[in-house]
Amino acid sequence: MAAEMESSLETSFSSSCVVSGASGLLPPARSRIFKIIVIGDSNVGKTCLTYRFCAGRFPDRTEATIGVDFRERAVEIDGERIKIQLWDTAGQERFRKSMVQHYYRNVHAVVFVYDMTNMASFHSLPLWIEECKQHLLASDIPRILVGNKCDLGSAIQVPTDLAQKFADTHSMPLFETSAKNPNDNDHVEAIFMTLAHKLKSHKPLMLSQPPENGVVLKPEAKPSVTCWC
Ligand SMILES: Nc1nc2c(ncn2[C@@H]2O[C@H](COP(=O)(O)OP(=O)(O)OP(=O)(O)O)[C@@H](O)[C@H]2O)c(=O)[nH]1
Ligand SMILES: [Mg+2]
Repeated sequence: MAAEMESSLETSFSSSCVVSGASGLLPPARSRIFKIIVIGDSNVGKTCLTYRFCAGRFPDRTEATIGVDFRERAVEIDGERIKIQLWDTAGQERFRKSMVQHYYRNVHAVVFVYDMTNMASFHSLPLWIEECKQHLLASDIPRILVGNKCDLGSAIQVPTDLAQKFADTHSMPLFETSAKNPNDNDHVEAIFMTLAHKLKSHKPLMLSQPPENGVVLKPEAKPSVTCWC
């Protein structure tokens, strides 16, 4: 499954047919794909956040992700059709091992997630950042930090100022949100759409010199550091 997804990502373009009323079938429209990986400890809500963005609601129930799940949503940004492809990765080490090298190939952006009610998940963030480094993820691809479960008010353990310091240290914008709170729908939407806008303006999909076996995607410019929280 991951290999299939990757082969379509080699060029980061996909085709889809568009039917127009009177004139019939138009030529296939090509749309760029942004591959975004979502990582963090088990139980922080990666599956719920990605499901919320792609399906528009909180899932009825979730189980620990095994390997990786893919969710995709087509959006239009400044008149361009773009597919946002979210790779919802497993937080549990035993469910990651066989898949981990697939996560990091041709990644355009990373979303680090912690659970605001679980300090341990916040303390794990340096390990997730280190994993990205070990997999030779370019240091200039956009990354964001998401504190999830802000609906659980009194159970919150990770203060915003602590998270903000960490985000600043690592040049990431911080978002605190809830995949569950019905009122936060716009917020979850805004997080991924902001990232997509950033990717689009960041021009991360410039094609570099043709390699021997496929197309390499080369980031062009460093992302600006902005705090949107
Ligand atoms: N209250 C609350 N619960 C949430 C929220 N997001 C997720 N949960 C709950 O947290 C638990 C874990 O959510 P998942 O999305 O499965 O967590 P995950 O990070 O994908 O976990 P792994 O797949 O094991 O890595 C589930 O019981 C969810 O219902 C949220 O925003 N608020
Ligand atoms: Mg999951």
